[in-house]
Amino acid sequence: MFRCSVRLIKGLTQITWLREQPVLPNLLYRRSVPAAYLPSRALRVTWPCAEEVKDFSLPNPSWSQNMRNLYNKYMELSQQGSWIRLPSYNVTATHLIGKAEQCPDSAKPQVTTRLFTRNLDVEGLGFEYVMFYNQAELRTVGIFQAGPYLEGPIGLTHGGAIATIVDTTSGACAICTLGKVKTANLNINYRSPITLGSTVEVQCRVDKIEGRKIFMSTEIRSADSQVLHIEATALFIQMKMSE
Ligand SMILES: CCCCCCCC/C=C\CCCCCCCC(=O)SCCNC(=O)CCNC(=O)[C@H](O)C(C)(C)COP(=O)(O)OP(=O)(O)OC[C@H]1O[C@@H](n2cnc3c(N)ncnc32)[C@H](O)[C@@H]1OP(=O)(O)O
Repeated sequence: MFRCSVRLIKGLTQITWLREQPVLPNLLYRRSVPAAYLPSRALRVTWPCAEEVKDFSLPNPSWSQNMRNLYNKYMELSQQGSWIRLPSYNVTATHLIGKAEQCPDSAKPQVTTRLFTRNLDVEGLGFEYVMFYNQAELRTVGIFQAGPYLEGPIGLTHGGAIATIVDTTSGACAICTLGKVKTANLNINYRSPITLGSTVEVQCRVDKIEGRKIFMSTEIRSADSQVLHIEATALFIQMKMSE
């Protein structure tokens, strides 16, 4: 139990400093976002309610060297303060608590639901990814390794799996910028296929914010940046106060 707790604490050191900020919403929302658009409830980063909560965005043995290299690059940038690694759990409610100050029973992971991208128990078969957020630039980077269970055409990644990663990475950027959102629109141009097993870099940025609407654009490139795989845009709508 002690070792488990140590691991969790280490995994969450990236976000611990969030707790130390005087006003969390000010940290999470860029100054240019008008206050009227911000939810009254603070978006909270959760730390373990249950000791066995696992952070899926930490390296595991299935990660390729390319995946590790990109991870190390953004971890170094995180240490300089420009990026923050986003923890990743297999239940949505574990990421966000909107209603209570303390970790209530209702926010504890429910065994009956699983986050779609984290629904396999064996490492490396499905979505392997880690995301980083840059608050100053309103950008996220996702490092994504497509596992063999994401097959579409023979040997290539399914377009729906790619759409999921675009939705997830740009959605995370929208959430970190504006609070809880839903996807209203997703447009994807598939420029070149992503080979199963390969590692790609997903670059998302906020284009503009209009009221509750946040417009995002995304590019996916090969790990060496030489090949353009995907260009996409997305519209997310900030959830209403009552939701
Ligand atoms: C440090 C912090 C750490 C945080 C850690 C974060 C870690 C992140 C963790 C994990 C990341 C996971 C990320 C996942 C992301 C995935 C998200 C999903 O998959 S969501 C499921 C799929 N989407 C749906 O099911 C929506 C279904 N549709 C609806 O519910 C509604 O239609 C909705 C919400 C989209 C809009 O409904 P309304 O009633 O709230 O709002 P109305 O008034 O209709 O629209 C508001 C404005 O938006 C425009 N609008 C709405 N839909 C539009 C559309 N499709 N195209 C263009 N404009 C649209 C409207 O014209 C209106 O614009 P005008 O204000 O008048 O200018």
